[in-house]
Amino acid sequence: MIVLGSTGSIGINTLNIARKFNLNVEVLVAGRNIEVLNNQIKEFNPKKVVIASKDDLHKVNHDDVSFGEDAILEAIENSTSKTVVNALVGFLGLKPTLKAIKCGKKVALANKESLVVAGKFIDKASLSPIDSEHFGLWYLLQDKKIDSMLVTASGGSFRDYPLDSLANVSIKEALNHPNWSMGNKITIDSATMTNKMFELMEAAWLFDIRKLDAVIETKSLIHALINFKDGSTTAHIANASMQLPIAYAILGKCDEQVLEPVDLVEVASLEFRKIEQARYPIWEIKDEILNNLDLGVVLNAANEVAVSKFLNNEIGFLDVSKISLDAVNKFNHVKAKTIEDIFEIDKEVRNYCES
Ligand SMILES: NC(=O)C1=CN([C@@H]2O[C@H](COP(=O)(O)OP(=O)(O)OC[C@H]3O[C@@H](n4cnc5c(N)ncnc54)[C@H](OP(=O)(O)O)[C@@H]3O)[C@@H](O)[C@H]2O)C=CC1
Ligand SMILES: CC(=O)[C@@H](O)[C@H](O)COP(=O)(O)O
Ligand SMILES: [Mn+2]
Repeated sequence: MIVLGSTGSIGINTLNIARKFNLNVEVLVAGRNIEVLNNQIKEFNPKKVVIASKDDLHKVNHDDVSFGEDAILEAIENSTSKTVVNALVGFLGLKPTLKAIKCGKKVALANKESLVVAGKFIDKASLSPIDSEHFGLWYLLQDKKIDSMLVTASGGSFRDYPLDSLANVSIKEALNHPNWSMGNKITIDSATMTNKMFELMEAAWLFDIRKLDAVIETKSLIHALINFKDGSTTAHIANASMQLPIAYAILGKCDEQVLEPVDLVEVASLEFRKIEQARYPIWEIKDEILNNLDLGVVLNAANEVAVSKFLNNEIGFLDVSKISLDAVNKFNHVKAKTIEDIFEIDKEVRNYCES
């Protein structure tokens, strides 16, 4: 397989699964963490390596290493692997998703931004979702009439903070997720609840359904629920680890034990909370976004600019959602007719939010 983003949180978990199931790794793609990459090269012996920057080429212990976005696309095109794990973060992941599908490969998709920004131009039949909630929904599917689908949210880093302290929280506090160890960008998305907005859009594209909602479950043990027409609800319960979703997305099925089962006596109790707009201002546009998935490219571009500014200490935490809400309001008319339009709109929104 090909692993895009091998040095990140999902990438490292993917290689844990490759090790456990003895899977061949043909290509590794990473950014700037060359030390971790070199260890991965030593262990998995890939044929080809791609990194982000020309400046780091000399540090990589491999004879066939190239750099940059075009090199990622070329590596996909020139590979024989049937599966691409896309664990890149952000809009950067879109072109590789499109290229992999065009080359007839299956995409084990962690990069939810691909679907958020361009769901209508992506062949969903070529995707296997890695996102834990969508894996959970997929796991729960039965040949029965579905009424609605629910994903859970942890509530993020500030779920228990007093509301009047949110304006002054630090980057370090924002990166302190209660249940998951993930990359910085998604951890901030989780704190603002934008991650859950993205996940509702992702579910809409993957399962062709609009009756979707999210609820906070503070232990991240229940990942997804389906309400069936007959009045019953099923829930996907598993310990908070990405290895199970990744194993299924790559292997299709899995009968070996990947995780310890949840010990309900040890868990003792679960707590559910409503997602309140006062704490998560982005939730104000949930219905607008679900009724108009074309806005995904706008929300994503604004959010990427805003999260990057927050992590660079240029704006406060509450400004992240403010920037996204302002952009969605300003660009609420956009409708991409072609995939090229997606790249244009993305650029336009970024320029607006940067200025
Ligand atoms: N982490 C999780 O548990 C979950 C993540 N996801 C989604 O999965 C995706 C990845 O998330 P996560 O693993 O947390 O993110 P990380 O930030 O941990 O990892 C991102 C990966 O992308 C690489 N990368 C960044 N920029 C470039 C570039 N220009 N060229 C090549 N490689 C690059 C990084 O390289 P380097 O580190 O070497 O710079 C790293 O390997 C996101 O879309 C996220 O929303 C979804 C569900 C759960
Ligand atoms: C592990 C995973 O799938 C993440 O998307 C997770 O859901 C993020 O945590 P939140 O529930 O806090 O958004
Ligand atoms: Mn998720």
